[in-house]
Amino acid sequence: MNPVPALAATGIGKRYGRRVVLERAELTARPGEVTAVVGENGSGKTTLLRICAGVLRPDTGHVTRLGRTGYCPQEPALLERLTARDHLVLFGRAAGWDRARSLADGTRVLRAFGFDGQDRTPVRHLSGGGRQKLNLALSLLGDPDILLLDEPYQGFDHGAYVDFWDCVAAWRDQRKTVVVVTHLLAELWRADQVIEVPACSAR
Ligand SMILES: Nc1ncnc2c1ncn2[C@@H]1O[C@H](COP(=O)(O)OP(=O)(O)OP(=O)(O)O)[C@@H](O)[C@H]1O
Repeated sequence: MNPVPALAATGIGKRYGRRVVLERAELTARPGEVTAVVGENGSGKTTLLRICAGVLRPDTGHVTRLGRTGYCPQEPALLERLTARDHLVLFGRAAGWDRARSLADGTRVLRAFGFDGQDRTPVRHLSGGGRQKLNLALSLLGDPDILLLDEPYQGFDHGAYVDFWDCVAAWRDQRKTVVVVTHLLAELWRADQVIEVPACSAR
């Protein structure tokens, strides 16, 4: 086991108003490791992942990340009038890549999931699965070391779903740190560790 975690979230607490969602939550993940985050609806998995990604500030605790981070949110954050290619260029630029590399690598990922994404269709007219494939491809731009994926396969057809888990295995082989929020308990054998976020009522 690699002794140095790429991601360490310790003592994480978060409340929305008077509602406590996370209390002393912990998540430590290492390179070459797949972590599954499970728990009931509303238990705080997305909240924990957003805190790990640095897009939400915890009330208590802290997060350290060693390496570039790719975050695939549960709800795709897309600009509805732009095309898939526009998104690849825009998000690629934010990840430090030029246009050519963003289009080449992003298109390769989209095609790996059976989505071409090359026409001029604005994303508001894409299918749910197409939007989600783009959402996942965007999180991979910049070749991140840490992948934080929040139910990234929602709306995927069966082939793309199988391809997704094959990708997870490949990312592990590439020594990436992969964290997947999932409700699919049948896939937990693919994970090196499973972290359960307890529901509020259990606290
Ligand atoms: N911005 C917010 N303001 C107020 N409450 C919120 C906010 N975001 C999330 N919540 C609440 O916090 C709780 C945890 O939400 P979260 O999305 O983290 O759960 P989850 O475990 O990911 O759920 P699911 O399995 O349904 O995706 C829920 O009760 C949700 O309604």
